[in-house]
Amino acid sequence: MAVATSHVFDTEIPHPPWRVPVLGDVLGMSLSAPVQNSMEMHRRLGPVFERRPFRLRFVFVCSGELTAELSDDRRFAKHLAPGVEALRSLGGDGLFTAFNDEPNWRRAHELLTPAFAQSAMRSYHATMLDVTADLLDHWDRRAVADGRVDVAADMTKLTLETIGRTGFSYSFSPFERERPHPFVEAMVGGLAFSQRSALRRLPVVGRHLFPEAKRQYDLDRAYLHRVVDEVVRSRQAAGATGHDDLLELMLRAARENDPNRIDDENIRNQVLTFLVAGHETTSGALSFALYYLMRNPEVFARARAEVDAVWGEDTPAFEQVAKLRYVRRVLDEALRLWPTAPAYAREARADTTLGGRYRLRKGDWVLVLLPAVHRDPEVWGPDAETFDPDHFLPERVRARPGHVYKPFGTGERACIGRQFALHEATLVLGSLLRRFDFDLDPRYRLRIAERLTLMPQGLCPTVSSRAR
Ligand code: HEM
Repeated sequence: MAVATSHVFDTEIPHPPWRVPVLGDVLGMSLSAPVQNSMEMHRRLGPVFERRPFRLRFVFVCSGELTAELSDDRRFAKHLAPGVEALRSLGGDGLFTAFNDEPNWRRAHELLTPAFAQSAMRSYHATMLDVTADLLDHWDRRAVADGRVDVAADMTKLTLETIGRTGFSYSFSPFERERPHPFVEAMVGGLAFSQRSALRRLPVVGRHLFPEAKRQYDLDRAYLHRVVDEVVRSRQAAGATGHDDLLELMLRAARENDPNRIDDENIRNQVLTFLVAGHETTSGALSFALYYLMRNPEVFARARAEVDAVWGEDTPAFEQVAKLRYVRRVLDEALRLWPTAPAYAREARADTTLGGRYRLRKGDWVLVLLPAVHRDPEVWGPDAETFDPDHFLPERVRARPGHVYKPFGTGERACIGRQFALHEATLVLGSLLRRFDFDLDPRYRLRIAERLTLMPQGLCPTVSSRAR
């Protein structure tokens, strides 16, 4: 069983003190906040530690130095951690959940990479502007009502709509709804269930755990597949449509017998993958960035001054987005403290020793716990826990060792949507800074919801039109 196999290491690794027979380290584990709970464990146990719920075994790596070593693609490769592997029942051999040796990964990677190159972002810019305008209109309306906005919910609406429209020319009409689109609810349910489902892989008892949640998950999954199949079918029926989106790229490759063409089932897997991978993480990044902007008035003022200087009153052109260097540093810093895809797994390609100390056999794997790695004082210094966009000043970036900042993963299997996310998020942050003043209750304390991704919870400031 892949989960438990990590016999990892002959070396003794620290583990929580309350290990008991059968249950292992279950006591003290959190199902609802495993990342924050593991960060707490890291503070007690150090840069490498293990947790063994029942017979499963997770080894966590929390240091910059070991993360850099794990980034060597000649020695290590992506491993599908249990929570990600569970997502295969949604995304199958789509890019995110494909095993390294599945042929469809290489084909889809070759086919889709050009659509995510920096140059391709130009073709998405107009749609991103349109969706951002929808958000601004929505917040304008909120501002003249009671002003209260739910940041995470609205950022999620925005990012899902952006990937829906740029990827598949499909609109969820998010800002016209009171409740989330059923597609969103099904997706969120699926993600939350996957996070728990590592435990369902336990021998004998596993598949009997969470029966209600499993039933709901099966319903959600069937619904998600139905919606995607409908989108694809209606496009196929229309033939060559002149659409210039990811779906068209995949369908055209099939029509034209491209060597990297992918079949209908894989197209469905990719569509679902992009809808899921392409929105939660960006939405979280935007939400954390807004939280830190609201909490740091000087940073806010500096970011806003940059937007005014670079954009003025105009609709930003494509090239003007990347010119918001300080806003980008705000995002980089938010993703440092709270990387919204908070962990990824690496497996040894052959027997090897990590950090000159931990012996791994071929196939053994470890989890890189990013919020801990990104706060390693050896790398970030004594103010590692402090939000400061100047951590990303070019000279400070140059002075740091490579491969210690990994919010988008690493190597061949790193995030294909990185440029997409950064262009979108910078554009949206710039637009919000220019248009609104924010008032966040000083009593608000950052709380973080976990469902494979991280998201601020209950972040509901009041927005008003910017005072001039
Ligand atoms: C701030 C936003 C984002 C963050 C933090 C993020 C993070 C990540 C990370 C850490 C991985 C590697 C996971 C692993 O090694 O297991 C990944 C992979 C991936 N991401 Fe993102 N992502 C973001 C936005 C996006 C967007 C906007 C898209 C699509 C439009 C996207 C699509 C993907 C895909 C398809 C993969 C799998 C790539 C492969 O294995 O070939 N992501 N992402």
